[in-house]
Amino acid sequence: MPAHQKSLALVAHDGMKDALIEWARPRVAELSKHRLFATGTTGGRLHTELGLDITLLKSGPLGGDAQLGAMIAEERLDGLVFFVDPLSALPHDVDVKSLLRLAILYDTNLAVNKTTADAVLAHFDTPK
Ligand SMILES: O=C(CO)COP(=O)(O)O
Repeated sequence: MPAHQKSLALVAHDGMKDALIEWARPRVAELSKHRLFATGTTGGRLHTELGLDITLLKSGPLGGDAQLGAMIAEERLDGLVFFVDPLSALPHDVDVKSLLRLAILYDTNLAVNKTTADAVLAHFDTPK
């Protein structure tokens, strides 16, 4: 993996998937510099609609959030862009909470909306 390349996960709840796609659309070239992962449905759309090369995990409610949490705990994920739906209750809320808790615990670059997603990408681009 080139030194500047990061591993980045992209996830959005159903009510936020359009917002994630529209955020990602003008950033395809920038996103493509990184090693991308996504939960199943989110990643399927990012691949089909934007052509992003992306490793698909399970769908969030079927364990995809837990897979990402495990990657964070194993320090295999540099960043998480997670467009959480602030207006809907979710049956797998415990998984969502667990993923966010692990991202906080491991000091992972974490974005939950367009503005913070841009901040994570900009941070990845900043040479250390
Ligand atoms: O539910 C999710 C995150 O909690 C996202 O999963 P999908 O990308 O499979 O819809």
